[in-house]
Amino acid sequence: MQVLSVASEMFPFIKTGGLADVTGALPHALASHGIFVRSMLPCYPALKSRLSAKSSIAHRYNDLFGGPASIIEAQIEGHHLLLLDAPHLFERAGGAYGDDGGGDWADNWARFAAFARAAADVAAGEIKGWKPDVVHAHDWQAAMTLAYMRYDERPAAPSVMTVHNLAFQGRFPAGIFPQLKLPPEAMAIDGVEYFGGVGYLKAGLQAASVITSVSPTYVQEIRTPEFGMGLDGLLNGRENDLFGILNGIDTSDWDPETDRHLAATYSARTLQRRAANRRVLLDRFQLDDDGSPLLCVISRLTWQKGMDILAAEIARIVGLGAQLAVLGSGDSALEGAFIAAASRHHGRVGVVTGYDEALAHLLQGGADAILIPSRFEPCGLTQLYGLRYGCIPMVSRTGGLADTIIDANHAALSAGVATGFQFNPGSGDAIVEAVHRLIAVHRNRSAWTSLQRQAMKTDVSWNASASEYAQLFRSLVSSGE
Ligand SMILES: Nc1ncnc2c1ncn2[C@@H]1O[C@H](COP(=O)(O)OP(=O)(O)O[C@H]2O[C@H](CO)[C@@H](O)[C@H](O)[C@H]2O)[C@@H](O)[C@H]1O
Repeated sequence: MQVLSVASEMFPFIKTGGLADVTGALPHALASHGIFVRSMLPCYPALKSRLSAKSSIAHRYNDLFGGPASIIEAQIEGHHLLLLDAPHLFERAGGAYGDDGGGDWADNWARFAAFARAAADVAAGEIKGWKPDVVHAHDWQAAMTLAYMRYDERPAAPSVMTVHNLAFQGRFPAGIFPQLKLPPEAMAIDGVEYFGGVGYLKAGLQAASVITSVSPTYVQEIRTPEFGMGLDGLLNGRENDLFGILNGIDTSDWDPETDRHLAATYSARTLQRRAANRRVLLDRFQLDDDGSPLLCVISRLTWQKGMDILAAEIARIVGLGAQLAVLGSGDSALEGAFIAAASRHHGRVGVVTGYDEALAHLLQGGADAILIPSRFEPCGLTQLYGLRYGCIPMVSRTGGLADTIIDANHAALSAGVATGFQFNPGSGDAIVEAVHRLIAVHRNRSAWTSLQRQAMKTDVSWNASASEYAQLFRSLVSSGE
């Protein structure tokens, strides 16, 4: 079976968050289920510089949203890529979605409509010798692919719309509609219209054969007004087509036994070797070397991730005797709050702002625990990396965090099944209480080591979930959706 994956980011080529980890890992995981994936991405400068003589132009446009463009076929690092090369839209300095200052590009509506238009052309068979059986679109940046397919005269393949985060919806003013070159009837409540404007994710959710999101609990949550972000009505209307498939992780890239970013590799049997990684961290984050429990954060510093709640509790956490190492970037006010806390609590709190993949690995390999106090979390990947590295996840009980961590309450600890700590989302007191519980277990070396070993036993691979995607794809093809 042939699948076209459409997404705006993909590890190791371009990554701003968890979406890239998933789109980068899923193709290999699906290969063992007999599913061959081609991944369509915008040809950002980071990708263009990696094209070799072997890449070839598969399709050309004289004018795609204001300039010439082409679809390039390339194989890089074992991935089969289809790259939309549209220099007027994607060849610019800055990030995938905006300039270096963090502002979104004003023409994002055109960039991702063009990308979707081209993906829909691939879906319709415009590339010689290849036509997908299923189209798999990820998040709002790819969602319009399914709208273009829906309003196309050419027959459409069945499609899956995966929501990695319902908070990002791609909403634009109604004035862009004529430039999308969709038929007039598409500007309707069951089409692309959304609260008087155009909604890209909404359009994809409406057009998809089936909808998935990245954990069973989040799929239930987004059907409520509290988490549905205005789309709960639509999602409830499609309840029979809505599935929760938990994310896995790439267990070869994230493997404490072979990780090249670690000062010392280790396994569940050689946990004492983590001490070497911890020493590097203490040095890097300028923390005292006194054996205190070392908590880390690897996150976008945003409201979703509960970082404002955490920032307000730092004095109490430090007061309990823990240390905190924060790696993150995001809201400048939150960055400032963590930097200020580091200078107030010298030797107890350290902060590195920015994005650093290698340091993220080192934190998982050397810190005692990873703190994830999200207000909502579709799946979450850092707790899965934490499980694999024996870096105990401390998570709020929401979305995929609730689905993947077994709380170290008394019963779970004595039964030997606990893998982390859960607490109620949205509460500073709840975070502090969880740190308190963690410190009590951390003091008992054998209980702590058992907790780490149990965490490391959890199957966080893609095995089970890739099989669920494979079944879903096959069911769509066999039902002729
Ligand atoms: N400063 C930094 N330096 C280095 N690495 C950093 C970093 N900040 C974050 N990261 C990395 O970025 C990824 C973030 O993963 P999350 O699961 O938190 O995803 P995110 O919220 O971006 O995406 C959404 O999509 C994913 C995928 O479906 C869902 O798991 C999630 O719940 C949803 O919100 C991890 O690989 C993490 O290590």
